[in-house]
Amino acid sequence: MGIEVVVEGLTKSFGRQTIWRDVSLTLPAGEVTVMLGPSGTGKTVFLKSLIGLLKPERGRVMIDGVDMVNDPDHKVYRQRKLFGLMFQDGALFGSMNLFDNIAFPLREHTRKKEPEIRRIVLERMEMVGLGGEEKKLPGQISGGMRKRAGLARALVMDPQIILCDEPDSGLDPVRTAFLSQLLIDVNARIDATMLIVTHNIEIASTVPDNIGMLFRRDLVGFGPREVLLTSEEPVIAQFLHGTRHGPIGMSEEKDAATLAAEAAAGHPARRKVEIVPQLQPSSGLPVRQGAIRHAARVDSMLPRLPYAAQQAIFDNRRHHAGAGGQL
Ligand SMILES: Nc1ncnc2c1ncn2[C@@H]1O[C@H](COP(=O)(O)OP(=O)(O)OP(=O)(O)O)[C@@H](O)[C@H]1O
Repeated sequence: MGIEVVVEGLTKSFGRQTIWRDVSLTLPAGEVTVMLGPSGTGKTVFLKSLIGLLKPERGRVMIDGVDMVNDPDHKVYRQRKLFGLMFQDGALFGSMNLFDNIAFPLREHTRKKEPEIRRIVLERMEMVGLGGEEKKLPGQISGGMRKRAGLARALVMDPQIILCDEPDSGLDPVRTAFLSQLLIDVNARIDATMLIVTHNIEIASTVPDNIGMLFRRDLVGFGPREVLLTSEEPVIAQFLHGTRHGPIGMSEEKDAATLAAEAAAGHPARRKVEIVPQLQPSSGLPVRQGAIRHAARVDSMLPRLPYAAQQAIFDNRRHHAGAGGQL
């Protein structure tokens, strides 16, 4: 089962530039979370802080009793083995074939013998739909396949926490839809805690149990997917609806005068965003244990959630019950 990641009061700066401040959230064990935010709001910096590659000035990141920010390096290194990382470009070695790329962490960090390495690598390649492609070089395959190879490599060490940095970058909508399903399927198989950083609204609205959003150096929202997807908070609604009207400007944020002028002119009608049901694992795969725990957690907070979020939660459950789904 995945491990809970508890972030408390995290603040990160580079020199005089504060990236974000006082970020607190919990990635619940085995659940899938998406972190949204306009470009440059520090989503990648956040991922790197979780694994202790960057050190925030204040706050803690607690993983099974280890503080990834403040504990000594040897403890942080040990805990880092719990993570699987999937980078934007797959981060593959161009001169190695897919098999050797995916085997790399096992050869580098374990004493496993080649037959066992082979078994693990072939199993993970099968899992991400790359069976039979072992001999290909990264330069000979499509961007989508490179990402899946990056995911297979992230899986060989049996991670309990998986971090994906913009897994959709450069993918067309169809490949993005396949990748979304793959991420849910991986979660169903291994019950790892997953955090996906993306700008992609399709992924945000179909994949996660929880959504967070970073903007203007703050975590402006975090909670069950339906809470964010129905949010009237201007910055969250603007981002999810993809409109020009709202606090997010061309570079990052609009000044007060621009916002006042917009308000005086009145807001144009928003494109309606339909809240689609959350993806379920492909048929034949196990029930997502993270989704079961998520549903129990949501039940306990349900009376405190906004009415629109409650309705969206019921709609999602009704849809899956009607489709013979898991929750
Ligand atoms: N090592 C570093 N030293 C100094 N500044 C950095 C460093 N790493 C990141 N930054 C700055 O931190 C800010 C946030 O960067 P980050 O890459 O985390 O944003 P992001 O939200 O992931 O953006 P995008 O969606 O465009 O990938 C940027 O202004 C970036 O220049």
